[in-house]
Formats: sequence, C-alpha cells, structure tokens
Amino acid sequence: MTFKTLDDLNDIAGKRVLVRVDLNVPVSDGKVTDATRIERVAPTILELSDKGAKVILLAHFGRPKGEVVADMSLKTIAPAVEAVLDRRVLFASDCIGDVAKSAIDAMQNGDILLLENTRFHKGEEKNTPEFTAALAANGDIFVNDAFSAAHRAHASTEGLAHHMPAYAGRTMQAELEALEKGLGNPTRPVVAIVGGAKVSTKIDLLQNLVKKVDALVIGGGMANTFLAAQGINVGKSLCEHDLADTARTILAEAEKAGCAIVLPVDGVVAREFKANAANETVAVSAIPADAMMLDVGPKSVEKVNGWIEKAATLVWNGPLGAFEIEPFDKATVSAAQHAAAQTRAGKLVSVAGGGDTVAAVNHAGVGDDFTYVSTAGGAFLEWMEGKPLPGVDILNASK
Ligand SMILES: Nc1ncnc2c1ncn2[C@@H]1O[C@H](COP(=O)(O)OP(=O)(O)OP(=O)(O)O)[C@@H](O)[C@H]1O
Ligand SMILES: O=C(O)[C@H](O)COP(=O)(O)O
Repeated sequence: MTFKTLDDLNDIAGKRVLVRVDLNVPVSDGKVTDATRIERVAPTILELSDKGAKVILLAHFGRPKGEVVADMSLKTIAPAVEAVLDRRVLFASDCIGDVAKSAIDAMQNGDILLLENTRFHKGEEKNTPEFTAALAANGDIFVNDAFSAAHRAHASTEGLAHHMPAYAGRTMQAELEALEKGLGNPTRPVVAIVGGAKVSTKIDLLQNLVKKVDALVIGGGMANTFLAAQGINVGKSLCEHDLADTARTILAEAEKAGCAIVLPVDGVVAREFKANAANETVAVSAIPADAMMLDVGPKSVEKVNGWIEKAATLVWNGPLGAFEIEPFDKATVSAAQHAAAQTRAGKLVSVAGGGDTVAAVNHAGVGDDFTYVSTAGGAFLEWMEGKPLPGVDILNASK
C-alpha cells in the first residue's frame, strides 16, 4: 500500500479540501437511525477543520440514478452530521455549478460544508470527464474517507483523484491497515468464517478464501447447500440444491489448496422461522424431513471456537445462524464472544464486515472488542473476494 494520509498534508489552512465520505446511513421518518458511518468519518473532518482547511463534504445517499429525488437529499442527513461533529455544518443544494461555488466562496477557514447528493447528476456514476471537472473546480486537494464506496469507480470516489493530489482519510487508512492485517499480509494460521443466507451471493468470496486461508468455517443457511451436496438430507432448511456442483467444486479447490473446511456436525432445527419456535438439537445426519436448521449446534460451536483458538488471524462475514430471532442467535453470539476474548488477550487479529455481520457482532455485545469491524458491505465483500477496488487503487497510484 502506497497511499498518502493526512500525515502527509501540511499547511492546508485556507485550502479547499474535497472530502468523500459515506453518508449512506439508515433513515426512518426523516431521522438517522444508525450514525456509525458518520461517527467513523468525524475524525478526518475535525482534523482537517482544526488545521484550518475549508472542508467540503461529498457524498451519495441512496440510488437516485442521476435524478433529483427529494427524499434522497443529503439535507436530511446534515443535522445528524452536525450532532456527531458538534460543529456547524453548512449545506449547499447542489454539488457543482454556481450554487456550490458561491457556498464555497463564502467559507471561512475551518468551515465545514456538505454538498448535495453527488448521485443527483448522471455524471457521478458514469464518472464523466465533464462532471469530474465540475467537481474538481471546487477543490485543491482530494481526501477519500469512504472505503465503503471504494468499490465504485465514480467521479467522487475515483475520478477526482486524477485532477488533484489525493489522500486517504483516517477511516480509509484504518480500514486498509486492518484489511491488510486480515488477508493482505496476515499472520498465520488464518481462519475465515463465512455464514449468512445463501451460497449464490458469496461464490466468488468462497473461491478466493479457500486459496488464501488455512481453514474456512461455513455456517448459516449456506452450510445446508454444502451438506446437501455431500448427500445429507437437510429437510426444509434453506438450501440451493442447484448449486450442489458449485459447492463440490469449492470443496475440491479447498482440498487442493490445503484449506480445511469446517462444516456443522449438528444443528438447531425448528418447524417455523420465528422467535422462540419449538426447537431441538440434532446431528446433521438426523435433520427431520419437515424441519429446517436455523442455527449450528453446540458441538459445531465447540469446533468453531477451537479453530478460533488455533487462529492468529480471523476474518468473518455472515452469521452462523438466523441470529435476528432467538434462540437461533446462540452459535453466532458464542463464536463472536470467543473471538473477542481471544482478541482482548492479544492472541488474535479479528476483522469482521458486512451489514448483518456488524449487527450480529454488536448483538453479541463485542463490537468494540474486535480488532476492526468494517461498516462496508459491498466494498468489504469485493475486497475479500480479491477484486480490485477503484477508489483504493487510485489512492495508491496518486503522486
Ligand atoms: N440457517 C439459516 N437459515 C436461514 N437464514 C439464515 C440462516 N443462517 C443465517 N441466515 C440469515 O442470513 C442473513 C445474513 O446473511 P448475509 O449474507 O446477508 O450477511 P452479511 O453479508 O453480513 O450482510 P449484508 O449482506 O447485509 O452485508 C440473516 O438474515 C440470517 O437470518
Ligand atoms: O451503502 C453502501 O454499501 C455504500 O454506500 C455503497 O452504496 P451503493 O451500493 O449504492 O453504491
């Protein structure tokens, strides 16, 4: 990694710094319901403001597809940004043109200005030279602090870095450093836990991981597809029978690469997908025909926790069971707490990411104990899949 950071940025008083942040946060009834992403970018914004820069925030919100959509206005998010920063945040109703220019011309050193949703212009996602130039006209320096949007080659995540010196913000820096420790250049043994609903959404991920990690724990609904591919009857469990060949290929690739595959040996089964549904624990070879496995069982958890103990590095995406409904959260909670304890004891580097994974780790009460919990969804997955991230590559290339 060769990107520059805020440590390389000196004498920026009065400079117009375009800061790409991810303000794509959950909103309900016009109020931000989870401000984690705003909290993550606050240190970068405050550091630049304290150094006297004119801090101009660029962000998208939702997928308005190049149209102005009222309920995707970043004006909705501005009060939450002010609350997190505890500073006044100015707002301009367009991110380019006269509206943006006059708001920027009126800024004092240290001011913070939020520009309207970049995706209100078609040129953002298309990364057109015209739109990128219009954004670039308003800045002297580009800082990207939006790792979670770095898988997009958009004007504000990639294009701008061709126009001016580009730096990683503090969150981008922390994220990249954590990911480097997780899979880039990890201490071995490396164990990956992949769970969640379906194999179909994570084929590339599984194929990349078996080449990189020493052991791959497969849990959640996707484990059923692997069990079924080995001839086990999984009853009414969530299962993609049409992916049996894919699952067998992944198992063969793992064997070739010397990656141990850890599948559940027992499960908690129920006949209804609802909280506190009547349930029983059975061996995977004895799943009743009319039941579905909603969590991996205690013997499996013991195995998973054993692998966590052997690991020096753990990467995790996807819960081991239907953790949103009790008691099917038990395996996920136990493994998360075990990983957290190993991390606290200094024995493990633990990196977790993915929307539901973050929720699961927080549900287990250990979100703060992991080495790093990524707020990125798609970008985290694409990084784990070994795909290039345009927003990161351009930072590494920036002179
Ligand atoms: N055995 C199971 N049967 C059915 N659903 C399950 C099972 N185990 C886990 N799930 C479901 O998988 C979903 C989470 O999987 P997902 O792959 O979306 O996780 P993620 O990658 O962390 O999240 P995101 O896709 O939001 O970034 C949860 O809704 C959970 O209920
Ligand atoms: O929420 C996210 O994962 C990022 O903000 C990227 O959003 P997108 O998937 O709409 O590009």
